[in-house]
Amino acid sequence: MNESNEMSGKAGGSVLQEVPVRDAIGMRLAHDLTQILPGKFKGRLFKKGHIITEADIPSLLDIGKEHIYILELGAEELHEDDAAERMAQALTGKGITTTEPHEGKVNLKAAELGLAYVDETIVCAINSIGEIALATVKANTVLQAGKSIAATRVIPLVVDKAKVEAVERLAAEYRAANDGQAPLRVKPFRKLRIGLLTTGGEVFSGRIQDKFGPAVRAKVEAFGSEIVEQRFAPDDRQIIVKEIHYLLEQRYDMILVTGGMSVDPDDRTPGAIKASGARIVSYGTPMLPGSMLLIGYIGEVPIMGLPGCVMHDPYTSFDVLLPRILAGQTIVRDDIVQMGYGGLQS
Ligand SMILES: Nc1nc2c(c(=O)[nH]1)N[C@H]1C(S)=C(S)[C@@H](COP(=O)(O)OP(=O)(O)OC[C@H]3O[C@@H](n4cnc5c(N)ncnc54)[C@H](O)[C@@H]3O)O[C@H]1N2
Ligand code: MOO
Repeated sequence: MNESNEMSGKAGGSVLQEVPVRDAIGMRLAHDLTQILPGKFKGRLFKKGHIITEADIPSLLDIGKEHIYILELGAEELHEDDAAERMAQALTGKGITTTEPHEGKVNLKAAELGLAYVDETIVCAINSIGEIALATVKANTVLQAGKSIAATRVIPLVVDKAKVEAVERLAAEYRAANDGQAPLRVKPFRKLRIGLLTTGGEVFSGRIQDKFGPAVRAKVEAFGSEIVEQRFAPDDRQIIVKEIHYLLEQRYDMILVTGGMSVDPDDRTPGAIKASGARIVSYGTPMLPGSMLLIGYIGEVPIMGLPGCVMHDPYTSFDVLLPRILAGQTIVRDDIVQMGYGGLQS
């Protein structure tokens, strides 16, 4: 197929000439060239703008390039690298660093550990434009520093400027409607001081060793927060209520209660949390593991009842809700309802 003929007739006016590699010495590459050696290397072999020398010819032939493109852009067009860069700049917000364009792609990365804010509607609107791609993580994903929240890419080598301008317009509209906030952001976690109450007669009496404390502590500390105090209570509703009130009086930012969350008659935790004055957002969460989790608020203080699985499963409903609370979100009933779709982990 002679792509040069096809491309040079494009309405945008770019001229894309196909030149046999052996005749291309001294000419400038129109785009990054990628080498893939399965299992060993995938990356840029030559950079856009590189001037081809005689010594390059064997390498070019090795990656299957018998022809290269010489490009003159039309006035209404953008090179893939410039388009990817402009889209990234339009979308990026707080907590994100952007990479240099590379093989027509720009990566948007978390500057530090935080929660991904991604507007699904704008992602779909942008990807419906065609010939451009915006790939993101899902909203509320936890990102370690340096992990990507999104990448922008242009599919052809040259794209109509109007498509990138449409992205810029969508991003500007989003900012106007959202107090100037960008459609993509990474929010760092607040460092909360947390009070933990572990219920269960078998733990309280010393029959078995507490396994909840270390597990919850590790999960909380991974986000930079702290379990300041852990208390223990038997399966007695009044004592559990009293201990919750004690933790409230210490003015902890969040209260976590473990054990006694299911259906046995001596499972007292949900009733005790309610009796302590909590406004229950949900008892029961449509996610497995973690279905018996309870979340509510006493005044502004979030309180959660954590079921047994939090002790041993690495990813439960607690691991979904904890980072959202640490990022400053107030959890409402609809957040819980939406966890069921995709919520089956085991
Ligand atoms: N018939 C039903 N059975 C269960 C249901 C249900 O809906 N119907 N739900 C299941 C789910 S889901 C969970 S999770 C578990 C347990 O939930 P609980 O929060 O009530 O856990 P406990 O009954 O208090 O304890 C279960 C198990 O874990 C041990 N445990 C508790 N606390 C500690 C601790 N701090 N350190 C070490 N070990 C602890 C406890 O001794 C029990 O062996 O219920 C399912 N069953
Ligand atoms: O609340 Mo259960 O923990 O779904 O395993």
